[in-house]
Amino acid sequence: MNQPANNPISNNQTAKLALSDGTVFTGTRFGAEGEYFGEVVFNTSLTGYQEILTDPSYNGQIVTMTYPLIGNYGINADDIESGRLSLRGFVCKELCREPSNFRSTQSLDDYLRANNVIGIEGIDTRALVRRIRTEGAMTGVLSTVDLDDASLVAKAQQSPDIVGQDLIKDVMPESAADWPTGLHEMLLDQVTPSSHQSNEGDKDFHVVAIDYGMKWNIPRHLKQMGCQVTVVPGTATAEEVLSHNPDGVFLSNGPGDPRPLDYAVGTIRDLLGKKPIFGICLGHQLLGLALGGEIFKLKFGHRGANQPVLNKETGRVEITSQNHGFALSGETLAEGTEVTHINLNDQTVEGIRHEGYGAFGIQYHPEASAGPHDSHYLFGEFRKMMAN
Ligand SMILES: NC(=O)CC[C@H](N)C(=O)O
Repeated sequence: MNQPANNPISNNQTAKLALSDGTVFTGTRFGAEGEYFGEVVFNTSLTGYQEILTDPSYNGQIVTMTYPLIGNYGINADDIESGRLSLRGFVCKELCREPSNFRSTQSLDDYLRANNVIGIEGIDTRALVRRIRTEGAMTGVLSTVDLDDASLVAKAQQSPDIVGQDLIKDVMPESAADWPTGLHEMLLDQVTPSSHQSNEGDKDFHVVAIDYGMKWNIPRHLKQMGCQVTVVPGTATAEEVLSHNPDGVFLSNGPGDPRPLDYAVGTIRDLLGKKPIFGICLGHQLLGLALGGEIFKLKFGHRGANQPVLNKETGRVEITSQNHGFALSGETLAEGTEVTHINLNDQTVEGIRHEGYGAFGIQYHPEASAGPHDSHYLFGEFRKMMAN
């Protein structure tokens, strides 16, 4: 192999993934070397691996791609959803080592190595996904340094569970800042007048986005529809949020279990009824908790770009991009909260609204990136809410 002299790698090309149920997969290493534990999950998207790698919501997780060939269009400077890779490992059936795309500047192998993420290829990802679907998502260890099966399984069993951990503190910004840019020009033809063009005159709304590990395509969408966007850390209090005098408050996606995040729920509770609120994914779950709801863990989660969701109001089915392992129960929500969207695979709650407070939450990703654009209209709904 032709490696630069300042980035030596050992000759060890073997990597192992051990699950807490005792299953061990042996494959070929790519990317970095080392050892990490995480919750092992799978994503069914055919493309979008770069957006997945940079989605901060994967903090604490080892992500398996079900599509069998990954890396074929390389890595580019535009398709990133945050400034770093927060996931704990990346698993695929076959890594493409010769990417071909006019935008590609780097191979996936080099990108993972540069960002200290271990990749494993050449394992039976169908068997792994069947295991996760049957047993549920579980903790695993991915290693290139310890190749002893019994030792790895013991480590997987001793590693902490994702439930009950605060994982947003690792990925949120430290201070407030203005968001600078709209959507990438390649995405502009996807933007429809109803979702992004203001019909409320020339008013520029000011949105404060509470960032729990926000995917960048969300503030890009808000900016694209003419909003000024101020991003504040996920620890912000209601007082700090209101000090910016916003027209609306956005609650971002983010990693892990929403239940330990009392401080975030408290802030949202203090904001209810004071400003229009729109939450996506973790933001939706936190809004649900603030409205008296309960969170439960899904057996293996929804991760992919092909999840069917029914909009109960219009009867329209949207194909959506998703990444979540927890969900809001529809049973215990405060009076006045209605369930607006339902997942058609398992009937779980995908959207809620409290008309009186002017607040709504969506469990999936209307910003797509990567994924279908069926749900862009939700940004327009937020704008309408701010106009009223
Ligand atoms: N993408 C997200 O915001 C994920 C929400 C939450 N961490 C979950 O897994 O359910």
